[in-house]
Amino acid sequence: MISSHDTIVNYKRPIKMYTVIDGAAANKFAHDAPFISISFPFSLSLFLLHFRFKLAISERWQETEADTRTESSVSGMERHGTKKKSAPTTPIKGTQGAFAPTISDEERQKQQLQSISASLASLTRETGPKVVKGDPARKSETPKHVAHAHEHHFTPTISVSDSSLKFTHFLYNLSPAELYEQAIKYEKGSFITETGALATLSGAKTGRSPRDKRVVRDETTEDDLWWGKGSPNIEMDEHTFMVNRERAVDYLNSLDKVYVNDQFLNWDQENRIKVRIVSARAYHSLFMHNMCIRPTPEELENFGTPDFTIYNAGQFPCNRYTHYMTSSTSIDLNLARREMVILGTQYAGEMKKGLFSVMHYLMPKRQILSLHSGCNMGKDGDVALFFGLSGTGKTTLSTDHNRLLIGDDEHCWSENGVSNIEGGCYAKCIDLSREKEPDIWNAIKFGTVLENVVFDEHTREVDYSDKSVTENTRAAYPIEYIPNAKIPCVGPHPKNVILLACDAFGVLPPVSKLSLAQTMYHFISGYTALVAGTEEGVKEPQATFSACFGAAFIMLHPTKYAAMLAEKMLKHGATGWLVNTGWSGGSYGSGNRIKLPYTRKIIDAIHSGSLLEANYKKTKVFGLEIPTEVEGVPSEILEPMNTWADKNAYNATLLKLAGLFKKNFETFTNYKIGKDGKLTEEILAAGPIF
Ligand SMILES: Nc1ncnc2c1ncn2[C@@H]1O[C@H](COP(=O)(O)OP(=O)(O)O)[C@@H](O)[C@H]1O
Ligand SMILES: C=C(OP(=O)(O)O)C(=O)O
Ligand SMILES: [Ca+2]
Ligand SMILES: [Mn+2]
Repeated sequence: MISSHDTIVNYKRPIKMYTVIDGAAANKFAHDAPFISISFPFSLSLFLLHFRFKLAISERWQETEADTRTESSVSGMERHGTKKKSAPTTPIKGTQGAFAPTISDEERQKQQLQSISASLASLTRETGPKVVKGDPARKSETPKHVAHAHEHHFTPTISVSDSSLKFTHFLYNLSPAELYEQAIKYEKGSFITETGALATLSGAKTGRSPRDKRVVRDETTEDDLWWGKGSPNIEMDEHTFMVNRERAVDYLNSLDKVYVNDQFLNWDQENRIKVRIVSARAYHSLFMHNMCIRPTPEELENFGTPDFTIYNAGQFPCNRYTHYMTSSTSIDLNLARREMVILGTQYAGEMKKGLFSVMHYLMPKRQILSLHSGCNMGKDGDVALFFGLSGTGKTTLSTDHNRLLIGDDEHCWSENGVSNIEGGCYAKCIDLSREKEPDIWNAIKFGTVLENVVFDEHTREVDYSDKSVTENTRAAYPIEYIPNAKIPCVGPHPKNVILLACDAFGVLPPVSKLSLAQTMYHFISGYTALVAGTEEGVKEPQATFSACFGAAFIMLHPTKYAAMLAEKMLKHGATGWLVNTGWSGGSYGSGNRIKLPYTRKIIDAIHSGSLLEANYKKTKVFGLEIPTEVEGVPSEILEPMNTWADKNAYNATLLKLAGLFKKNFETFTNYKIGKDGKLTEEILAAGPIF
């Protein structure tokens, strides 16, 4: 067996020389920075919480492009240390709406070139680079007249440098087939697997790097965003952002060619966001082609100015001597400029989750709740949300052959119902089996990106059990690769809200019905516990608390999202459930993970409504309502204590976990802000009592 990586070294004699950065990086973050702070006047009855926060940035997102492009501030940036805000170069003056279907092809092409050039503008030169569409390897694609016309338009005026004397070739919204050819020809470690997927390697980083994420703190984000202990928003200043942006743009412009994707986020047409991704690897372009919503040819013609731009210069490190940098990786978000810069990591998930952070900022300002959840719908229109941290089952359980898939990871809940933010799914594929997860298995075909998997050198058959590159092996495919995808990916208001926890302590029941207060308690807690690692002898599970089941992505205080969720659940009469997809019969080491078919039966009973009708009893300590029977599931496993041979060990473990919950929640109770500044008794009482 070889991984794509081995073949870089020696195809015949594979040598593993990978630095494995495990996927647990994300979880680790939550340990390092336990989440805090709750703060809203939480009376469940008067739950029309009114959080108003400043609109300064969101207003900017709606304003016309014209005033965002004053060039004068560029020189402001050159005077180091000035607080003056730089003007975004991404949006281009007057292109909004200018791509009217009536304009000539020539004019449209010219505008496209201008737009791409503006995106790639270096800030030490007033104009963007000279850009030309097409692969530099195919000379015929750079006809002289195009170059001339273009050159004429962008005569460099100041600081002529070598990079401004060359053309930046860009490959615009290539098709999967074209991207395959690019990857295979130019990117080491890219191969076609037996089923036609593109196997590729993400380099040294095989998971996200939450501690390397930075958010520009300026006058507006200062007040809007959640800062300080527990917050995922680690600050950087505007100037440092520009330093990194310049580094990324200069790197990208120094290349023979860059890939440009213009796509959409959010299937809710009214709240659709236009994104541009500039990247250096065909792998990244194909990944985003799959993960974002793909424009039709007509939509692309009228694309105009992107609302947000990612500069992915992941192969190139950030400079550790730059202020705020603590490693050679930096993922930088600037909401005012509507830009994200990626340096020093090629893990594609950074792009997808980076955009998710942006949505977690933009949508709540429009009174729309952004959700780190999977979502599916029954034939009768009953919608379920699946919240949970990485590895708890959002993708697996929302991909259900008997239901329509709305999305596996990122959604919005507005007045009109739910909408998927993305156009694709990103499934974990460690130990993937055709039998247990047929729809995901079958989606791994031509067009799908397979990250960091190991496969047979000759047959190109993938070994899904191989963790030698990483345990976080992934498949990214367009959502329509799932046969029962709901296109467009929207649905009515959810009926069930399922909180998934992979409890490696083995004490949470496989399923419990939650009151609204309990739902809020567990949503704010955001608990999961996975095993610490795959090494021998690691017996102790690690508890992780990540507010809103996605603390790494939220931008506002967790209570803002929690409040909106409670309001919506109350209004639409949704029922909350806690489902343990983790251990049973003992903690990790002695018990076993609950069988996926049993979890599916539990989920089926939630969807059908039959579980609502079941008989319930209340558990000690956590006070959870557990059903006495679920069709297709052995009744004795429904109460965890039954499955533990050692009852004392069970009780001790239960109390231990309850203690961890309590400790995590303390920071919320101590937090004092808002009008009356206190948690209501209801939510506190909804936690463990012992
Ligand atoms: N009982 C279970 N419920 C859900 N997933 C399970 C269960 N047992 C094992 N698994 C595995 O756990 C993983 C869940 O990962 P995934 O669905 O990708 O999580 P998420 O989308 O929340 O990150 C999958 O590899 C799945 O096969
Ligand atoms: C891609 C991710 O999502 P998940 O693990 O929740 O599927 C991630 O968290 O990096
Ligand atoms: Ca996720
Ligand atoms: Mn997932």
